[in-house]
Amino acid sequence: MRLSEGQKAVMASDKNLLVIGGPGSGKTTISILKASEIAQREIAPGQKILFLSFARATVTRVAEAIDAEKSIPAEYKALIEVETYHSFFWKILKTHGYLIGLPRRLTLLTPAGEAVAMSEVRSAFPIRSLTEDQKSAKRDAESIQRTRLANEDGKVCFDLYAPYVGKILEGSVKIRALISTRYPTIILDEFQDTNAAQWSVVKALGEFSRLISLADPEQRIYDWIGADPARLDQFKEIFHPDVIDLSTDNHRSRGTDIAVFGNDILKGQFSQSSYEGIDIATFEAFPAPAVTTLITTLYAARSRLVTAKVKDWSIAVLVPTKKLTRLVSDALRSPPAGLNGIPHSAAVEMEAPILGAELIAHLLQRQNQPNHFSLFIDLLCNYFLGKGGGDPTQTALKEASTIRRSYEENIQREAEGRALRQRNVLVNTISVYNKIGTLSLVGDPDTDWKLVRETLAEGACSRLKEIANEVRNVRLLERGSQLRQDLAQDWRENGSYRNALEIVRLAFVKDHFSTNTRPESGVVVMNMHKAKGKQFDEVVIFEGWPIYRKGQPPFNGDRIVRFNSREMADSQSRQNFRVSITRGKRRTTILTPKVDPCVLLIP
Ligand SMILES: Nc1ncnc2c1ncn2[C@@H]1O[C@H](COP(=O)(O)OP(=O)(O)OP(=O)(O)O)[C@@H](O)[C@H]1O
Repeated sequence: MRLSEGQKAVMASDKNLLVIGGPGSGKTTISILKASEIAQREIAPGQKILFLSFARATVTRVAEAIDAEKSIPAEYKALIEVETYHSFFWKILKTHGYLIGLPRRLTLLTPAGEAVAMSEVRSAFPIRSLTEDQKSAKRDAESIQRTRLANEDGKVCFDLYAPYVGKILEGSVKIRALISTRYPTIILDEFQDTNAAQWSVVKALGEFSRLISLADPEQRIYDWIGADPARLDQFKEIFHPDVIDLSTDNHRSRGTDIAVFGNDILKGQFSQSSYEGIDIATFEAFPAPAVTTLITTLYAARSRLVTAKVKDWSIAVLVPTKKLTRLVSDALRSPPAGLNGIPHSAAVEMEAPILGAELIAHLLQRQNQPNHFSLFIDLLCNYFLGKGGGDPTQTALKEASTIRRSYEENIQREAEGRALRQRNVLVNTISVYNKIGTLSLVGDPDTDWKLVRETLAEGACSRLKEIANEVRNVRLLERGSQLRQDLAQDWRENGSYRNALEIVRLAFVKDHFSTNTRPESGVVVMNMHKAKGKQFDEVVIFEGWPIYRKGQPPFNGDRIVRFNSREMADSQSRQNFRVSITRGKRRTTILTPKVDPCVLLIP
């Protein structure tokens, strides 16, 4: 690899660094080369270089990049530790949390667990159209609940990691020094998106460690959760770094105009009449034709990559909302008549699949275990309380309380020796539960899991059917996975799955922090925000379309710009769109409705 002038300047600096550059300008790459150079020259036994990133996906990509960098000897590669902020913070909390009054034993609250734990507080507020007062009261109530969970139960949710770690570091120069002794150089990826709490931590770490920040001010897409345009200046003011700008370089999609087009979207002015590597196509604004256009676009992309013999090719379908992620994933699985389905993975929200998987795990356990049925009801309620994540719907919360009430009524009637009510809402649920009790499991986790899932899917209970469907999105049980091995071992030791629920819960926690997820290949569907820091051979951006209802103005949901309105076409939406466009290495295709094309595409 021939380094650019800017990259050479990075290698030459021995101060704090602020490396600025557009998409694909080589920030991540040069930071790794820099890290290995530091590892070769400056590092003492026991020390490592820490690379901190927001998302696991980036961690995977960086780990791959390190691996691919043939010029770095293996022993130095091992000295670069790549972690997410979450996993790094969690380690500090576990060992030093007691210093700020947290219980000695801490457990982490995953987003699914948090959704369940917060649902009661959230259910006290309306779901939509909150007044400003209600919004602030809701935030306060959530914050009190989070603090209570942490301080009393030792269950810490992600939002508290950065503030608590900040508090620990600010309160103890000893710990600051300890961490810096271990990590004398710390690389901060996507620095433009650091929020206030993370910035406090960075300031504390920078007291004794050398900091290398990588940033693209125009890839700042997290303003809504606290990223601040002033952050880069604050960094310069405190750390007086060498500032190196790689901005004109583009290594990712060299030979195309993808980066140029991304920049033009940012400016709102098109400098060319066509762009190499950018296709814009329209579709008819109805579900079947829209999805058909998407699928045929994907066939074409796939055959281009296969013909070009690209190894481990990847195509990303990027969409503006979670809802559209689902819709697209379902459509690729069962496309309109005549089309072949497209194997893919989808980055759907994981709360529902995880809570559903917990329920299946519990159903793998023998029903003669103590409290088996009551725990089944708890898990079923948890599913409805937590499936909406941070935005539970009133329907789901009501469902949970209906289940709970019916269950209690049943217990009451049983205690009084009365028969269960014929029309009790749990009748079908109980019949499927009983059916599961009659299944013969064989000890092969994959077979048994599928058997339980299919029994739920085919049974008469619509709630359990829904769960069976959700759980399809869980990929922990893949061949050779740790979870499969652990379940198999449980069976070998006990002749049944005695601890399946616990094993599955642990697997999700581990999975959340694991950094050795495989690189994404094949077709993947995800929300545009999730694509940050990633790259794919081809990208297809697909948005929603106006929906017409009699007597109402067209409803324009799921658009790249909210409601596709010119007023909403602000710098955040431009930056977000540019990040998505520039994920493509060879080609980016944009699919937009013919009747009302994306406003950002109109000069
Ligand atoms: N000097 C170089 N010569 C050739 N290829 C390079 C060079 N520097 C980086 N690359 C390649 O270009 C691609 C993009 O680089 P990299 O991921 O480091 O960019 P980035 O600035 O971190 O991008 P983004 O901000 O969009 O995440 C990678 O595939 C990398 O291997």
